[in-house]
Amino acid sequence: MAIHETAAWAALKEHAASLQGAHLRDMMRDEDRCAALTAERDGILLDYSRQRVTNETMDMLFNLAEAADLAGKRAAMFTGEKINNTEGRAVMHAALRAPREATMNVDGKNVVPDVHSVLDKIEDFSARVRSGVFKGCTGKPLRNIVSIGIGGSYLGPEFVFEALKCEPAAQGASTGRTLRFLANVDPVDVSRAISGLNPEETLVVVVSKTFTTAETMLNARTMKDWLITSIKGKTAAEITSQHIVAVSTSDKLVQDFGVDAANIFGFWDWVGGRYSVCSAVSVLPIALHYGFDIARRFLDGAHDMDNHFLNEPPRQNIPVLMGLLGVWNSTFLGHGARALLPYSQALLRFAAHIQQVDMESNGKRVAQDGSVLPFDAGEIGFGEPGTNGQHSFYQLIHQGGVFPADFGGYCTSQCPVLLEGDPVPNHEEFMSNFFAQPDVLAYAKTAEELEKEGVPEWFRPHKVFTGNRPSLSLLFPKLDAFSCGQLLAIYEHRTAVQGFVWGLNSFDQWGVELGKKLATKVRTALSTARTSGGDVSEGFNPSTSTLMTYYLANGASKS
Ligand SMILES: O=P(O)(O)OC[C@H]1O[C@H](O)[C@H](O)[C@@H](O)[C@@H]1O
Repeated sequence: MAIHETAAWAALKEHAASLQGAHLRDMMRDEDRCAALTAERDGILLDYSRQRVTNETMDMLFNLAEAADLAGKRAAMFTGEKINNTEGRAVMHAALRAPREATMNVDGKNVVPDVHSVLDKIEDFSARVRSGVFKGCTGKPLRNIVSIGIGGSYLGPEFVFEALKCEPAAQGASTGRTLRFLANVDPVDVSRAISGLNPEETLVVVVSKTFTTAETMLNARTMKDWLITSIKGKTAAEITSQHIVAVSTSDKLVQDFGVDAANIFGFWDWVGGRYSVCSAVSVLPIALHYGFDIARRFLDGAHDMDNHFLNEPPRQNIPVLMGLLGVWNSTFLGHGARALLPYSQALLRFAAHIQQVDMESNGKRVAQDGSVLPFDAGEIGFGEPGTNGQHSFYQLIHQGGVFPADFGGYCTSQCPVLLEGDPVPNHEEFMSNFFAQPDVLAYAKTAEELEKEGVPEWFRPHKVFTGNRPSLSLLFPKLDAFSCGQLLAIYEHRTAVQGFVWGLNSFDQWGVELGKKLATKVRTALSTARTSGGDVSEGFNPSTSTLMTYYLANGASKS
């Protein structure tokens, strides 16, 4: 039975209607309710009392999870069943962070030894590069890393890199080194990536699961060309083998590109691109920059959260709770977007990564069996670290449409500062906003209150806050490699929970394919027009032809 046909679904629809008049300001007065709507793991506190839910709502959401066989689907994921049915693949990113002694089977084979053999290889290689045993071809140590990749081969590694940049242990381990990312096929991104770098001290890591992605391949060729033309007195083969390594599932294509077979770091088709953060995709660049121990701590944190997700009952299970609340807000309350608001500047690329994890996974219109979903699945995710966002789009989330918000914060700072004479450390000033903003969203400011404050009548409507805007707060002890792994896994599993409940396949991405095909057609037409002077009116609609003709006529094609 499809999920929307179950009694649990119908009950929630009715319940949502009955809660329409309920206001968070009143709900927040019930202390027992607020205390019940929390969960804790390893010092991570989830407070979801500012969601528009009662204890009854939560029970009904747990019933929905049962009707959707959430526990069965989760078990199928962890036991290597081919739950990505359109690609015939298992979904086993949890195996990437499993301890050496674990057993996780795909097609009857334990994949954990393969995972650890790649991790051992990364540990060895990163140690040799960092100690200067593996050098550039002119004998210089390789202290700059440029990691080329896009989508899942870029966003996660950059999120982890930024999260740890000012973490004391990681910062100390990366002194004198640089790690940059090159993702966009815009040549400006190449220029930004190589600016100020000495090619003789630069190691390029080409990251592509398929090793066919057009953007990555062009950037890889461009970087190879930069290395070969800048390093004098060495052959192209010598330069390539000492300055380019790769992370991919395709050994053959990587070797055809000229990378030494010894310098290929593999992963497997049971790892989806956007779920590949714990594979060599980020473990290699992170280990090269911060050292392997930091990368291992990150994996341990993700594994810790895998255990929590797999074993904890729903009411204490952070990813399950967050996933069910996502379904509640979007499907039953009609809020189609969600703000990601980490109160941590180190998480400046968190929202960008979670956008891909969530929107590429659950942005679907059909169920796993191909039937059209009679409801909108997937949500728009957007966000910025606080407090910057407060001076930008928060106006809209306070007085415009309703967007449920995820607030994230840390009890301690990576970089504590207390100015002489200031009453509170800078981190506390910062975190005061983390505590204040959810209440501003939840509670209202009424016209009557404004009247009592003496606000003139004409002005009152502008200052009214309707409140009743849901949010949740995730409070961590600190941001280090371990908790960064936990954070990643919370959001990966939250996305899976929503997809499991909606009954769709969160692990394919057919929507991306058509755009790639059309871009290839345009590229061929532009190149033909430029080289043999043809026009671009054939094969495209009048609007696209006009744009392409204008583009060719105005010189951009020459540069
Ligand atoms: O790692 P690659 O094979 O180069 O793929 C990079 C990206 O390509 C596409 O955009 C997919 O939709 C992403 O999920 C993937 O991460």
